[in-house]
Amino acid sequence: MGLLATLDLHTAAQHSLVGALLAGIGWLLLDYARMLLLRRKLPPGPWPLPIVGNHFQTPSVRPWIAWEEWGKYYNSPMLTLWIGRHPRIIINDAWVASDLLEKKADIFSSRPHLIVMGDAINCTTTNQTTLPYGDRWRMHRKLMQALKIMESVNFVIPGLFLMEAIPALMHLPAWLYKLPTALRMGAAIGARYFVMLTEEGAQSKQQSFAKYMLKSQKQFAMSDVEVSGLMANLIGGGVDTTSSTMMSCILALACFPEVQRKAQDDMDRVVGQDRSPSWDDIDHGSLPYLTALVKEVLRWRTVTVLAGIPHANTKDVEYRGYYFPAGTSITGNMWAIHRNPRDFPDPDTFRPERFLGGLENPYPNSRGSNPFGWGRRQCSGQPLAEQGLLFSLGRLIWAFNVQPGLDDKGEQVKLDIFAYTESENQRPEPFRVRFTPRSDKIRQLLLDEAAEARESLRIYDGETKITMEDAAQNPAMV
Ligand code: HEM
Repeated sequence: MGLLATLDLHTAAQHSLVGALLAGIGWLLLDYARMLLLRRKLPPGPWPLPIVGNHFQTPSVRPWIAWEEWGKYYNSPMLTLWIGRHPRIIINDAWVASDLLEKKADIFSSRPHLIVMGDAINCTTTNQTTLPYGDRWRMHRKLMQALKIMESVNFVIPGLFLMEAIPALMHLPAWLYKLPTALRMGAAIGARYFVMLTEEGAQSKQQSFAKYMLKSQKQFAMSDVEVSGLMANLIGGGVDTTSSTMMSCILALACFPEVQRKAQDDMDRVVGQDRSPSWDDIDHGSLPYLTALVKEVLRWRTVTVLAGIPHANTKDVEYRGYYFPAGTSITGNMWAIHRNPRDFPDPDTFRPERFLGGLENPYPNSRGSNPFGWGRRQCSGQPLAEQGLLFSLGRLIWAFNVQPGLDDKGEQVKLDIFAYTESENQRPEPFRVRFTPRSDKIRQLLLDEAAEARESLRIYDGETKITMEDAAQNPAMV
């Protein structure tokens, strides 16, 4: 009798195992059928596999170059790439991007559900950059505007992380898969670190964004993680983007000496060499060549080569015979958009004339390019970034002749305008250049102004006492 009962139990267990396996296979087939049916309504792209989509077809290094090529292969301004079971639309064309992200901004201003840059680091509902379109996002954006004015950015490269394709991996224990736990813990420590820095900064006598932020935290009932996100975005969103753009400009000045000469002629005409350029020179539009030069560098090597974080639509949309269900991820491929020879002939030549005295070629917006993204989700640091670039690059061009550096034999090195890092915040690989003051008078002015600046900035002297170790004692979880 006992033996029969054991046999029965075994058979029942086997039956439920087979049942679960069949159910699993059934679900897999149904889901794959759903993907393939939806695929017929979407722009062209490589054939996806069940569950992992196109994960293994996506190059892990500078995929934006491959997508530009795929666009040519499929002869389409839009591509579909499957990130796991979900489609991601890659737009390679300024006019299509504008039709969707600018003209339909009321629908295309949300963010898709992100795993690595969202759920895995507790960011989905706490950071302005990833928050879905709505009141909470509006409040974060308003707080950033008080300024008047992405290296975790590689997290946004579609297809780079298997976890993006298979979100369930996020819940695996650390002994089986370290990444999710490491991301979560890193984010929680980083969040506490920024909160502590904000609290420390708010103790200074001067009025500051940190003081404003802590006051706003109470007023808008924000969590510590939200405050840390807003503060960290200033650095994550602002520092690398601006400095990489300056590096690209220095590379361009060294490689295109005639552009440098024209910009300096403009400076000599308006500013001369007896004083350095002031904010008034720049703000009053009296240096049009410089303004066009800054626009050109933001186009020529757009730092946010995949336009930051993808957009998503909040409603189903039909466009050019395709169908985008609500929540579809849309990525603008700036590499392809800003190098399209139809809009920017001879695109790798650095030529500010494209933007001088109006646009040389038609473009869907009056600016003539989209380095800061599209529509309502456009970069909230744009004014600050543009002012910083105009001012620092303007002064650099006024002060120095920038030339390729010399090698060990004293010969001028040959610079490569395509030697860029793999980061989604693209910046040139290290390169050699020489900065020579344009005259003795300028050299002396620079030294005097540097000494003066040193004195005026002395009120900000001092070092933070906060360390990551302090933050690790009390990580900020949502
Ligand atoms: C050269 C400099 C910069 C470039 C090229 C740049 C580019 C971008 C791009 C392409 C986006 C995504 C826009 C979209 O989704 O359509 C973005 C978003 C953002 N940027 Fe910038 N950015 C720069 C500097 C800055 C600075 C200085 C700050 C902060 C002070 C900043 C803060 C942000 C924030 C918070 C967002 C998210 C906006 C949102 O989702 O509501 N950026 N940026």
